[in-house]
Amino acid sequence: MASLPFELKGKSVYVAGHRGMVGSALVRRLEREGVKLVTVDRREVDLCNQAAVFDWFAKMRPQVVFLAAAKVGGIVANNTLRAEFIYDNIAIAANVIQAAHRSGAEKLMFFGSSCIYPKLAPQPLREDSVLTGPLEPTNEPYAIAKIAGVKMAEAYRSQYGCDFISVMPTNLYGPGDNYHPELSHVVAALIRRFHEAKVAGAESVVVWGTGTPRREFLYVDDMADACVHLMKTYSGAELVNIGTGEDITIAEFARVVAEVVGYRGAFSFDTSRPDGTPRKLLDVSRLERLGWRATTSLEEGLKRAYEAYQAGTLAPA
Ligand SMILES: NC(=O)C1=CN([C@@H]2O[C@H](COP(=O)(O)OP(=O)(O)OC[C@H]3O[C@@H](n4cnc5c(N)ncnc54)[C@H](OP(=O)(O)O)[C@@H]3O)[C@@H](O)[C@H]2O)C=CC1
Ligand SMILES: C[C@H]1O[C@H](OP(=O)(O)OP(=O)(O)OC[C@H]2O[C@@H](n3cnc4c(=O)[nH]c(N)nc43)[C@H](O)[C@@H]2O)[C@@H](O)[C@@H](O)C1=O
Repeated sequence: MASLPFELKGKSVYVAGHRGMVGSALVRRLEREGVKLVTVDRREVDLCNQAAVFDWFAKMRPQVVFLAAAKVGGIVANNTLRAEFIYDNIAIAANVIQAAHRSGAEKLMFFGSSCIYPKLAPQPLREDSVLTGPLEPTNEPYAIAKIAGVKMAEAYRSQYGCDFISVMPTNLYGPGDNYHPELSHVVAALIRRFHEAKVAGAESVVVWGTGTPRREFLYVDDMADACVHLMKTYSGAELVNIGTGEDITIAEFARVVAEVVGYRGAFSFDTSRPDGTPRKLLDVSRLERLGWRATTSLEEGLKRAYEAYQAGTLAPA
């Protein structure tokens, strides 16, 4: 078990999922750490393919692993692609955690999600509330897969002494997000929908659900900074929530996005769409005791996310 602070400088660091929103933010953040960054494209190594993962790890033997790769999506993606979400995310967790152990990785960070907590657990959500009640049905397959990953990291620490840690991020947004109209999370979905409505001069825009659920939103570059901080300063079996400690109703959030995008029209609520869990505010006291807190405000983060979206949509296809 490495001592703390854990030194990243000069180490081979593998970011699994390096092209994704979190993975690409980790790559940006690690640039100033003096690491030997290791990545591999999905077409070369499908992390659901155990033999390919084992062979690659035996060859590359990364010293540090950020396991950000996963099948990820918003509430409708989770609720419709249920088999894909449970299979892919269990397979990725099992293959990479086992391969990291077999190849002697010094440290690994597993990425859970705030949706692993029970639907009606007391808020703000404490790390020790995991498995204390029924999950939110719309993302239960994904949550079960994430809980399995968390329990694997814990078990490998217990049996083999692996320094594998797990973090529980809240809802994330920022550059590199998934803007698919049906499969995305709420932040990317509303940025795109309000932008398109502004450009088209639409008089009204649809927001899903009742607008009453509350969500917490963390800008992805803050998330990456928190992950690097925890990789250096934390070692233990307990989960660590990563969030801002503040939440907002979806209706209020939609008004903030409309303001940032410059959409001046009305919006209506499509209650045929699922609300999901009523609230998901994380208790971030453990994270603060470990010396980190978020610095990017929701308005500033949304401005940067919108700029990145516009740059992406205006770039040649
Ligand atoms: N976004 C959010 O709000 C939250 C995310 N998280 C967690 O953070 C992590 C990153 O999420 P995020 O960046 O948003 O997701 P993205 O979908 O943006 O990125 C996921 C990455 O995983 C890769 N990937 C998926 N399946 C495979 C596979 N079979 N083999 C190899 N690579 C694969 C994708 O590769 P490719 O691009 O080539 O398809 C992609 O680069 C995940 O573990 C997620 O559960 C937790 C809480 C909230
Ligand atoms: C990070 C977390 O993300 C997922 O959980 P979620 O937070 O419920 O996901 P979401 O961002 O898709 O929705 C948040 C809220 O927003 C409302 N909402 C309004 N309008 C749109 C809309 O246009 N799209 C979407 N997706 N939601 C909308 C929507 O009705 C809901 O009330 C988990 O599956 C899981 O992946 C997970 O861990």
